[in-house]
Amino acid sequence: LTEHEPTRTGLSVDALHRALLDNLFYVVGRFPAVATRQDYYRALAFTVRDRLLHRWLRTVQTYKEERSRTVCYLSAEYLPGPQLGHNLLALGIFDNTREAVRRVGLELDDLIEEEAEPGLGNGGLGRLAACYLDSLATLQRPAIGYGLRYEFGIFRQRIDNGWQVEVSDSWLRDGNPWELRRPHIAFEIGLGGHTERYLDHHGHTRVRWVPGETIRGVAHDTAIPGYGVFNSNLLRLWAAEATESFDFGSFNAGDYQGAVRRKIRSETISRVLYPNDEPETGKRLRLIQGYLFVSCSLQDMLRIHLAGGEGLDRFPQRFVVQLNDTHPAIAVAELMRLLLDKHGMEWESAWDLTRRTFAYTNHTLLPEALEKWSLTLFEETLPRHLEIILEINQYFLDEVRMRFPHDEALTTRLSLIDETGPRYVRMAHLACVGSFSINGVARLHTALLADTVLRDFHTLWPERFNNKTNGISPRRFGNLSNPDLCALLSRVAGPGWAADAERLRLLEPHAHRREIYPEWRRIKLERKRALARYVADQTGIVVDPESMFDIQVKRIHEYKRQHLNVLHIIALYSRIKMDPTLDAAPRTFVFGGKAAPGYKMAKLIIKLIHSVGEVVNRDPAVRDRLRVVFVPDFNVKVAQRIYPAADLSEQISLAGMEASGTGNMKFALNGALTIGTLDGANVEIREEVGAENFFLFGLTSAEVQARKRSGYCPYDCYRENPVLREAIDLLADGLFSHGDRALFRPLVDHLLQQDDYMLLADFQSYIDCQDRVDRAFRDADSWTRMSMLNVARIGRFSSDRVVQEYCREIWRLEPVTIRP
Ligand SMILES: CCc1ccc([C@H](C)CC(=O)N[C@@H]2O[C@H](CO)[C@@H](O)[C@H](O)[C@H]2O)cc1
Repeated sequence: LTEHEPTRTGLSVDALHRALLDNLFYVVGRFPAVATRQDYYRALAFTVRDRLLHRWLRTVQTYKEERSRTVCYLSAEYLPGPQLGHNLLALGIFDNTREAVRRVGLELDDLIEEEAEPGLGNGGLGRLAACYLDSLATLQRPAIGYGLRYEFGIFRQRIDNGWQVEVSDSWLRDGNPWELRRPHIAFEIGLGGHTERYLDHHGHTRVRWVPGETIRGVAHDTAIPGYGVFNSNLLRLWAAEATESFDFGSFNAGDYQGAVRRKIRSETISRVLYPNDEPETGKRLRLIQGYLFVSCSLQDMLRIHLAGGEGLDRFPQRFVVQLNDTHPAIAVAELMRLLLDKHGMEWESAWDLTRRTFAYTNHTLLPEALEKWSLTLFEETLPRHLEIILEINQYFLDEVRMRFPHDEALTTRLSLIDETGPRYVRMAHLACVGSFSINGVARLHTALLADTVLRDFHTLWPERFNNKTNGISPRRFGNLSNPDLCALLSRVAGPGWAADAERLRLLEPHAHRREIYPEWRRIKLERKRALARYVADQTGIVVDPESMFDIQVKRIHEYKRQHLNVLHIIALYSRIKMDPTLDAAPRTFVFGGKAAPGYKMAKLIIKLIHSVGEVVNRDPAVRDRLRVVFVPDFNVKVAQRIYPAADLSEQISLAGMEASGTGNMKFALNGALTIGTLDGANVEIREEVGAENFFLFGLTSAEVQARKRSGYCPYDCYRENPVLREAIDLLADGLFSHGDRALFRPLVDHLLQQDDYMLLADFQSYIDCQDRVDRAFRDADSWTRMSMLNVARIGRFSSDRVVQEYCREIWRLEPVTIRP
């Protein structure tokens, strides 16, 4: 311990070792003889947090002094993943910490395993938000991530006899060492009640909202350190608390429940994440959840802005707010309310200010996924906001009529209010009207947005539409997930690639020289062995690391077509049974992903995967040639084990359905080859890595539209294709359900009668493509070359690239260097 090295921020092995033991004793209150791994994990977490706090406070101070322009990312979901490893990487103290932990007789990897990850999201949207916060800090851009601190995150998935069982995710049970509760940063929000007009001291008619009840939102802050820079940004999550946590009146009256009823009611608001990644209308609690974090966030921004002594008119210069899908879209009406009712601003200037503040990202084309709230629910929950929305709509439709007179149909389609049946507020429309920028998350998706669900807004404001193709954090899905591969990449492309992924191109020449092949393959095999151990541990199924690992991990949804993957497995299984001499590379099919609890067909698909696996895995005829496994509880932590171990990445959604996908990028960064349709970001990945290094199949989105328009009859495919027919019949006959023909009937009937996601239409093209994959895999050198070329050319899909685009084209955000 060098005399000048401060104990709480020293980064040397000695300093970290000293701090670890100090925190074990003084913070965790344990001594080595009795301390558990969890105790040491928490002691280490506090040790690392001390080192983060230094950077964090220096950053906040600098941004405050320089009144730095700041982007506020409003997202109902965040999937940051486990924090310990990520923070060690950002601080550059991974090796020193590994040494310090060894000194207390433990392994760093085992302590990293102890962390319960914050599962505050469902899937792609939540993880993307986390990748973007990582890149914003790494690119030294001032940013605040705002969201909700759910007490229970996405459910833990247990599999019981092939069926998904949801288990509550009490991630906060042992406390969360990475967050700081900020009791002094808290705001009250109103709910229900009524509005009343009054004359203000200038004789202007003003509106006062008299809420029926008030709730408090309290800030919980987590540091988001940049990689290789001193900047550390902020993730501020709001938790709902009662304004008055104990009602003595009821207590004295003997109504003990009553005394805490309001406390319980209030806290229920941020109790749990909605586990659906497709909206289900009408859940009042979900509307209140969105309003709570949006109102607290906007009040917090106004507090920071006014504390800087600047006038409200300069608010859009200081803050730009990104709406992560429609979940925070109420922000448009809430900012208007705050400016009008709290700050006495005139409508025009309030509206002008509002429209210069917000930008909106759309993440899904599924019409049923566009959130809408009934007017009655709005009236009873947020009466003042409904008034403001109706007023916004009036001004808006006047503008539309001005520009497109005699086109009442257009006006009706554009209206914020859906008048077709019971009246609804269209949240996507509110987001579009209130934003200066509207973007999709992949080139095809943005084009389809402008062409379909947001066509009329594109007609109105083409200049607002722009594309921002998604990206992923090379730190989380490269360095943290696959350190051996990244060591090779740093050797070949220089260590800077993790902060400048385009440097991966330096790998290209090596892809054409065989020297590096054995090491490349050894690293992949090592990750496959590690995953095989994890699979055996979790499922009891033994898989062969030498076989091709063919992996599909993502939320279970019919448009993602996990059941098309299963149809291929059934067809391959039956081919090998018919012809045991069939020359096919041994394959291990790995699945993972959660189904929304109320989504029956998705849950049946999970059962199907297990049922087919049961038969295939115990059939001696295919014993060492086919394996089917389902890895339970797919989350960021499990994902870090799976992406590095993949040979083949399954991105097989029906073209036009997957907005972008980000798993596709994570697989490619880890050297997997993709079998996929021309959907979402697959299109751009194929362009970057080269068509010859991508296994393409299936209808294009235009062909899908044409086929649907001309009347798609799935039964024709069944009748005309014997291989398909046999696969479907085996399923229908109960081969995979102990003869029970009823179990999978709903799935079989849907495929033969509707097949909304055109599995039968794409089946032949898919299995033909899988044959090409099989042949390619058996030429190890060409497969390795293609694998290396995928990594060398995937740099564009770093979240640093897309965040730089957002900063340049939407947020107009410059870097701010923080001096230690
Ligand atoms: C209201 C319930 C709900 C919750 C989440 C969502 C998300 C929009 C669903 C989602 O995660 N979409 C995914 O977003 C990713 C990041 O942009 C894309 O890569 C995926 O293609 C898209 O499905 C919709 C509705």
